[in-house]
Amino acid sequence: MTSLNKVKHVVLVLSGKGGVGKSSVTTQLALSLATRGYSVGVLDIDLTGPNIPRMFGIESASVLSAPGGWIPVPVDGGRTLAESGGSIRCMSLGFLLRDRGDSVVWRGPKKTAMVRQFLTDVLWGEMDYLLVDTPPGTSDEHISLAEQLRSLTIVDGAVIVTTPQAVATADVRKEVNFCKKVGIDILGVVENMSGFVCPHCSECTNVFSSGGGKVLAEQYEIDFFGAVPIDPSFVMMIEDCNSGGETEGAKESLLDKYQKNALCPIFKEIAGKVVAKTSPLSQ
Ligand SMILES: Nc1ncnc2c1ncn2[C@@H]1O[C@H](COP(=O)(O)OP(=O)(O)OP(=O)(O)O)[C@@H](O)[C@H]1O
Ligand code: SF4
Repeated sequence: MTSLNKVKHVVLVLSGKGGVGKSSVTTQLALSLATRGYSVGVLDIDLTGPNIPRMFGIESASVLSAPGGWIPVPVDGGRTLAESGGSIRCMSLGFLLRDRGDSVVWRGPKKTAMVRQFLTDVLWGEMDYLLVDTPPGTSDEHISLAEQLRSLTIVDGAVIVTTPQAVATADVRKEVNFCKKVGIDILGVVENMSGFVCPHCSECTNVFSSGGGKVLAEQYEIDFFGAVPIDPSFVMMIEDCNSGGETEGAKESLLDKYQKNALCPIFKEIAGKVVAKTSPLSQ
């Protein structure tokens, strides 16, 4: 019996290299699944840069301990979306670091032990989806992580995040091979930072060549989940959430705010594809 026993679906979010927007994609996938009525957990095991608390505006939250393990931190103070009934809870090393500016430079065994503790000692309870934000790359550490996770639960599959520039490199190929090697299905590919949404007129301009993610998905016979443009209003929304609730906007819940964001409809579709791939009968 592990703390993951009552979690219906486990989805990994992977990227071949850092900074492609893996944490942003994890965050928006969680928000979109919650707006569809699912209870969602986000496990941030990117120990070198645990961004998830900031993404959800819960950086100053403390993790409480109970006899069986850690209690994940609720987003929006545990408020569920009135209409959908969805909710989000998070666990990240970021909550446990005293100085949030610290980058964690732990070596092999200590890192492995921490990841294992994160996988076994968090009291998720009943949950529809657990999204796991992994460190970027495909090192031995990742193989060990995938093996640990698979020994504890059934992993539905992985969402691979890339950018228009990265699709031209070997990064995504490495990620596809990694999934094959560790026996994790690829649910689909998301091409992030594909174009730029003008903050003035909301027009989307393709700054780099577009369509690479789709071509790549066809080449590897994997599903293309969608192209997500760079939207400065998404970054502003996150900053607003972390501003301590002083501005008028910060009083609104993150879930409510996100529903007004230009990226929300794109991620609702992506979330729909994840749901279809993980529970085809529910569609
Ligand atoms: N589509 C987008 N529109 C606007 N900003 C974005 C988008 N995607 C990512 N960002 C921003 O780019 C920065 C890097 O994104 P993020 O932290 O999600 O990347 P990552 O791949 O998880 O990075 P790391 O490798 O450090 O874990 C963040 O400030 C994030 O808010
Ligand atoms: S997209 Fe339109 S509003 Fe935005 S910068 Fe270009 S011309 Fe100006």
